[in-house]
Amino acid sequence: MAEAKQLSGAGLRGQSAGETALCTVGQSGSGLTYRGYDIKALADQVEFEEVAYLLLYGKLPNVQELQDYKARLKSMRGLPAALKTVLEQIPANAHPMDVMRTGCSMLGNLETEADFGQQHQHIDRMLAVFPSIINYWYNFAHYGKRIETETDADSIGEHFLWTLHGKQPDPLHVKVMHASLILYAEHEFNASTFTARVCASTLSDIHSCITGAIGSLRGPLHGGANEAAMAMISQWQTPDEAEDAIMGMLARKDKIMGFGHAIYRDSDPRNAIIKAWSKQLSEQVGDTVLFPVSERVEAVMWREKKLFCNADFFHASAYHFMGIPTELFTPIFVCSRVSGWAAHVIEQRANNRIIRPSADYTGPDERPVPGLEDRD
Ligand SMILES: CCC(=O)SCCNC(=O)CCNC(=O)[C@H](O)C(C)(C)COP(=O)(O)OP(=O)(O)OC[C@H]1O[C@@H](n2cnc3c(N)ncnc32)[C@H](O)[C@@H]1OP(=O)(O)O
Ligand SMILES: O=C([O-])CC(=O)C(=O)O
Repeated sequence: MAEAKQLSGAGLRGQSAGETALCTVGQSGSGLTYRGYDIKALADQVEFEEVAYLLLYGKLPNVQELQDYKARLKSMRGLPAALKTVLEQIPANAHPMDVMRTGCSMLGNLETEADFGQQHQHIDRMLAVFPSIINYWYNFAHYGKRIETETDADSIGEHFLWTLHGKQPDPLHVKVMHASLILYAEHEFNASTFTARVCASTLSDIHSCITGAIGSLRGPLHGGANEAAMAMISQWQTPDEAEDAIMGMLARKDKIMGFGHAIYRDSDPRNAIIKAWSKQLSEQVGDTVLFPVSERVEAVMWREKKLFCNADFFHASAYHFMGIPTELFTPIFVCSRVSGWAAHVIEQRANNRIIRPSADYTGPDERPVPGLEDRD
């Protein structure tokens, strides 16, 4: 069994910043569990709504609970008129993660969390409405279409694809969305979740916690890596071309997006799962370029640097094969990770102390303030 990665140094690496009952990451080098359930079993056997319920309500739902939960989420997909108005003001060249951030924040103005007793209602609302927010804006900004966001879709993943493409999606794509949303749902004290917990620790409202988390997820070293990986692999027409380009990038010490991880040492357990779905989708669309290119990049990175694909890398091709525009990849991550973020906010609130670490000071010794005319 692989050992856990040796963690130390900058970026608070290896320092415990609190307790959680939600998730273990990399305890055996490459394991991942949500409330004790292995990620592979979850991705193989359940729907995303069951995982969201597990994270948020503490147990896997039974048949009745799942039915009720899905019905509740389905009833919460509509957008308030004032939110539509705001979304319609955002230009087509805005980054969709900025749209998510604004959409979440505006929702907090319209449906403010007045006290923490309402937290579950607001969290369920965000889970239900985030796909509506991004796809309402996307269709309006790019095609001038005001889409209907109250679809008959049975799940959040199906609702996302339906509102994006304006039609009931292929059942295979719905399955892939369940797996993808499950893989992205939760990951302990990663940067965006930690942002949410820091915000929660000040006793702020749930929309502020999630808005801040969206901002942290946006960066290419975190959730934005799936889009960056797509931009990279779509440049290459053959595996050989990809290999030459990767060798050049490594020689220049460029970062290869979708590779490496702050915690895992020799693999990310989510990679094999999303890679298998990407392969199946590649066969469905008759792809002969993107999947072979991706596999070659994976092989070269391992051969040259012992760096492995993280969850983002094969998400790029998988989403692409389902006709999802690249700039919507990270917003899908938001539609999933909001479940983990919110579960952490609930956990933080239940046993709170304001998060306020210290810093090692590296500035000048104490000194007098010079008068304005005495300064350089
Ligand atoms: C699924 C959601 C996620 O957020 S997963 C992460 C998504 N981000 C990416 O894919 C961006 C590319 N990867 C990276 O920037 C890093 O691997 C991240 C994920 C930030 C982890 O950083 P950190 O913990 O500092 O890495 P490390 O200590 O293991 O680095 C060891 C040495 O390897 C290098 N390295 C790491 N990743 C890459 C990479 N993708 N491409 C090229 N080189 C990489 C590091 O620079 C470091 O090198 P050195 O020892 O400083 O010379
Ligand atoms: O855990 C991390 O550092 C990054 C993350 O959110 C993930 O891999 O899902």
